Amino acid sequence: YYPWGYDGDNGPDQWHKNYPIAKGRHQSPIEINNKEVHYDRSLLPWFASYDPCAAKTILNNGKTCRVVFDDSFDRSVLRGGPLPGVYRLRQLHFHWGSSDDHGSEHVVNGVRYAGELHLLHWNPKYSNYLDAVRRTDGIAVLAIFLQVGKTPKPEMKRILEEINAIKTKGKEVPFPNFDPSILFPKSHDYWTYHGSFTTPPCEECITWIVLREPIIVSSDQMAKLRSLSKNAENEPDLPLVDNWRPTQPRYFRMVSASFL
Ligand SMILES: C[C@@H](CNC(=O)c1ccc(S(N)(=O)=O)cc1)Cn1ccc2ccccc21
Ligand SMILES: [Zn+2]
Repeated sequence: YYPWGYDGDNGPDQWHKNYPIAKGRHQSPIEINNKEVHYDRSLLPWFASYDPCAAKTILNNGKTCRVVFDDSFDRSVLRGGPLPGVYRLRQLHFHWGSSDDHGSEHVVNGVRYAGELHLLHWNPKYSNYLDAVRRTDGIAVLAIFLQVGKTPKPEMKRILEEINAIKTKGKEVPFPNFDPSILFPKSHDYWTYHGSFTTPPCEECITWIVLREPIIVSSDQMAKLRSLSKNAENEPDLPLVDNWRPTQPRYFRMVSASFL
């Protein structure tokens, strides 16, 4: 397992040296441009049915803030949309910038958002998560943009209240009784395409479902995420910011839209 990061010598442009798939033809994130998107009226709406009691802990792994869920059975699942069946919710995490004008991974018609929330689900037809990671239909990630605005979504408060308890890398605290679908925007309109993890090992196993409507967060809430550190407790303080991968070439992939 090789160390990787977001800056300097182990940044995104170097990942391919230890993770050759990073230079593959189905990498994420990508630019989503209206002119190149194909409206697919056969796309179904997607549905999330999450059990709030499946939420377990919230942690800082030095790369992001992650909430972990019990995925030992079909307890919290995503279905419909482009998916062939149910996919189990395993974790959610965020990507953000060093200021409000950037931080998202996907870019829509040239617009970078302040951040991006990823809800990661895996296909239970495979025996476990790491097996699903090696399959093109193994993983489904629901991506939701974070846009800075005046009337922030109160539901984000619960996650951000825990930030102080997981300030440094390796910190993990209980995070019980949380249904992440309260974070969803009103509209379920989405784009979908086949891509990869946006971090090493960059496996091309993801059906991306990117929501068109961002959720509104406050500048203070983004600052809260930026107060996380990527170092461990007894190390010099290094702010955990700009944990986003630049957009990758789309090559011959079609991005489908569920809306006109
Ligand atoms: C899947 C990795 C762990 N990474 C992830 O689970 C993961 C999840 C979501 C995203 S995103 N941002 O695309 O939603 C990215 C990464 C474990 N793992 C398995 C093999 C392996 C080899 C080297 C390093 C780590 C390895
Ligand atoms: Zn992510």
